[in-house]
Amino acid sequence: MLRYPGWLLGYLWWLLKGCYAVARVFLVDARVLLGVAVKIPTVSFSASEQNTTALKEFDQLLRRVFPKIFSSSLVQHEMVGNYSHLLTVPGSEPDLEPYMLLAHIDVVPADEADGWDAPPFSAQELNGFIYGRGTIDNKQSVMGILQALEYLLEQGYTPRRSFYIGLGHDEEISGPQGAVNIVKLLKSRGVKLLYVLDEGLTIMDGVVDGLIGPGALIGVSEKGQATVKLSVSTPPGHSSMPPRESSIGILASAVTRLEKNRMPNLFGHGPERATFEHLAHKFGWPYRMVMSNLWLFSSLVLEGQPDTNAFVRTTTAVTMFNSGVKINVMPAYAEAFVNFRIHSSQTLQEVLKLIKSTISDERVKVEFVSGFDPLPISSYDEDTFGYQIIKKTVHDIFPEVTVSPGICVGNTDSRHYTELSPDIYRFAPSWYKPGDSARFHGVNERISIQNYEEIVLFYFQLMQNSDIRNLPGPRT
Ligand SMILES: CCCCCCCC/C=C\CCCCCCCC(=O)N[C@@H](Cc1ccccc1)C(=O)O
Ligand SMILES: [Zn+2]
Ligand SMILES: [Zn+2]
Repeated sequence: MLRYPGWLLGYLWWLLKGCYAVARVFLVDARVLLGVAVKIPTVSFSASEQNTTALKEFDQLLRRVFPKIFSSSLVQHEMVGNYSHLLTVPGSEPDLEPYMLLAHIDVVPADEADGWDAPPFSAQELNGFIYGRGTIDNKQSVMGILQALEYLLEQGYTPRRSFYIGLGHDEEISGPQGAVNIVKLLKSRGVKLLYVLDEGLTIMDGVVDGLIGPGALIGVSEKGQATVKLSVSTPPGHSSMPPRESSIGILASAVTRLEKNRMPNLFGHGPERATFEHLAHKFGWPYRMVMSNLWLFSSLVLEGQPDTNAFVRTTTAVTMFNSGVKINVMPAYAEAFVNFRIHSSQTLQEVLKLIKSTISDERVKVEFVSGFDPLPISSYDEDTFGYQIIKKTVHDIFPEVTVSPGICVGNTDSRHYTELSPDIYRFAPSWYKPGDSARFHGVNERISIQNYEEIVLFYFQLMQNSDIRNLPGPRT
């Protein structure tokens, strides 16, 4: 029998393990990783109802598929608020101000019966797309960021600039345990961040009439919110002798007034003006003429579609309506909840005042439920490190894309980070094409396999691009 010296066997074993690790990271199909993440139903139903079993399973998954990250002596890993993750990657040049990448693990509920082409937690592949809840909101970023870091660690990379990765577990219920506690922890350590990048806007392709070619919108702010409860109380009674107006009818008229009298079109008063100034040269005739007079034509071009309309005004969404107990009993009580997303140029107080004056019916009780002002506008000029590095990275990976600032129409965990950094951006390089607006929190949420690979590359490049000390100076 052949006998090999122990050291040779040891060496061969070490080599085999090394090759396996490299192959596992570099050759493993990126889509498999996203797929396994999507299959875990990390659903946030409400503040009191989260799928904690799935959140624990997700934690185990991350440790299993990213062994370099979780075994590295460089990377510090902490669980925050039980299920959120904070990773600290110290740079070799501690005088460089750190940056932070954010994403979230939780997803909104999904029901196959609503009309999905594939079960929402199956990660089934159809025509080059992975279908499933979380594929664009926001497991593509969770897995993309970690896969990029795993690649870099595999290559023996040590960043020059320190960075943090925050993965929230309750963003879909506004981040009370995850983002809020990560921020508290970082504040207690005296951390200040050069920039923060979270989910948000995307690469728009074909969604704005007349815009030639794709445009990456980097969210430099996000809208505020106001949720109000409207209620009407009337005496109950027999439905055979009804009063002229029921509580339901009075309430229905009030919500109809809110829907019919939309909040004003404020195009030009917020950062959406800069969006179109940056994109103006990409509009073809006759839109170019329209673009140069956008203040006049914004209603024509932008108000027609729900996604572009959300850019120009405070939006009004009646989201809940409850009343009635029996078909022959006049309802004593009716209530509705209305959710407003506040345009950058308005305040919460102004919107609350407008709501009351629009309803203008003393029988309708208007109660403030929750809300906050629009977020501050982060800088997007030539000297702003974060914005310019994100922009450069978009160009590195997507050379054909025009980059412009935008307003994020939804809210993100990053809104809790304002005390840590003035420069907060909301962007993930997912492609957003006609029809895709209905996939966010809707049916048939999906991502193309190619896009997921682009996302991994984007974060891989961003981590390296962020390592420069200063932006290159102006050309002379
Ligand atoms: C040229 C104009 C084009 C405009 C296009 C607009 C395109 C929109 C593209 C992407 C959609 C953005 C989604 C942003 C992420 C939103 C994440 C989210 O859903 N957050 C929740 C958070 C929340 C807040 C408060 C209570 C509960 C949850 C949300 O906003 O509802
Ligand atoms: Zn999200
Ligand atoms: Zn969401």
